[in-house]
Amino acid sequence: MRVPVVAPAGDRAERSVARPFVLSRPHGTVAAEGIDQRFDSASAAADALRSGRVTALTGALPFAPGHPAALTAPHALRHSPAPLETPRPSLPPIRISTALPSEAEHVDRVATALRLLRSDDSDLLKVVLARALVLDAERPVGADDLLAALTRNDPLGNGFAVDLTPAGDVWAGRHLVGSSPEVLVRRQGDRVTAHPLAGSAPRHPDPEVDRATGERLAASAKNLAEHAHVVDALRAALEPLCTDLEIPDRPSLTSTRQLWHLGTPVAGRLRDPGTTALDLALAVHPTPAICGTPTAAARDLILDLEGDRGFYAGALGWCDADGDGEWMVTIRCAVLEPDGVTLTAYAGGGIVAASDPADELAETTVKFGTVLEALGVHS
Ligand SMILES: C=C(O[C@H]1C=CC=C(C(=O)O)[C@@H]1O)C(=O)O
Repeated sequence: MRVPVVAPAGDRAERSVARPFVLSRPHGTVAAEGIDQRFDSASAAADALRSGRVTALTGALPFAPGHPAALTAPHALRHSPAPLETPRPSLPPIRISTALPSEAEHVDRVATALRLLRSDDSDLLKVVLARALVLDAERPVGADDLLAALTRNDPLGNGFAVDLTPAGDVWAGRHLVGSSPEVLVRRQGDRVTAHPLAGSAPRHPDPEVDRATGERLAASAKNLAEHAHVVDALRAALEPLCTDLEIPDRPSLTSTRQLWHLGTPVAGRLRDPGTTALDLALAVHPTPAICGTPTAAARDLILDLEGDRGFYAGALGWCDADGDGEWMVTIRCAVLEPDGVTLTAYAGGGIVAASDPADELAETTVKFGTVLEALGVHS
C-alpha cells in the first residue's frame, strides 16, 4: 500500500481543523488550541517537554521508526469531561474509488506471510498485514465534519482528528481522522494503563448469533495465540518502567459496533515519575497488534509487502506538563488529503500460522466498516 500524494490545494487553510488535535474518548475530550511549536521528531518533542521548553504535546507518531512524526506543542490543552458532542454533520456522498492493493493481491500477500510463518527457516510468529481504500467525496469535506461523524457513530464516543502538517511538506494540510477502540498506553500520575486488542470476529444483528460469535472468539486457539503476542510484548516493554504490573491470564471480550475483540486490561505503577505518557508510548510502540513478532522481522516484511504505511498503525495522543496523557493505536482511521475530497482508509489484521487468507481479507472488510459506516459510504 502506498500513501497517495496529492498536490496541496490553494484554499487548504479554510478547510483545516481550527484545532490541530482533538481526541474524544468515553471519559473525556482533549483538544489542542493554537500552535506554539511543531515537531517532526518524537524524541526532540519529548526532550522539549521534559526540559519545560513546551508545556504540552499532541499529535501522531508514524508506524515506522525514523519516519517523521506530526507533533504540536499547543498554546493550550483543553479538557472536557465527556465525549465530543457535535451536531450531525452534513457530509457529501462519499464513494470507494480504488482498493490498494486489490483484494486478490491482499490475499496473495497473506499467503506469502503464511509461507514464512509456517517455515522452519523463518522465526516470524505473527505479522499484521493491512490494505487501504481510496475514497472520493462529491464535494470538499472538512476534518471537523469527519470527526463529528466518526464520534457520533461510535457508541462510546471514540473519535480523533489530527493535523499532520508538522510531519513536513508531503503531509502539509493532511488530516488523520478515525475512531480507535485501542488504548496503547495511558498515564495518570503514577498509574499506567493499557488495553491491547488482538483477535477479532464480526458482530451479528441477531443477538443470539452475536453472543455465540463472541463466545467462539473467546475460545478460539488461533485468536488467543494472536492476542498473546501483544500481551507478551507489552509486558516486556512495561516491566522495566513499571512496578505492580497486573495482567490477567486470559483476555476478555470487548466490542465495537462492527467487531468483537479479545482485549486485556493492563495496569501498573510508574517506577520513575519522570517517565511521561509520550515516553511510554515510544517504549511500547509498535506492538504486535499492528506490527508482529518478532518486531523487526514483522516490520521488515510489512515494509517490503506494503510499502510505507505513513501514520496508519502508529499512535496518536497527548501529553501534558505533568507527564500525564493518553495514546491510542492509530487504527479504524483514514487520511484526508488537503483537497478535502480524497480520503484513504486503512484496515489490517494479525496473521499467524493458523490463519486463512480469505478469512483475513473478510476481517479487513469488516474493520473498514468503522470508517465507511460513519461516513455513509456504501460499498
Ligand atoms: C490492525 C487493526 O486491528 C488490530 C486491533 C484489534 C484486532 C486486530 C486483529 O484481530 O487482527 C488487530 O490487531 C486494524 O483495525 O487495522
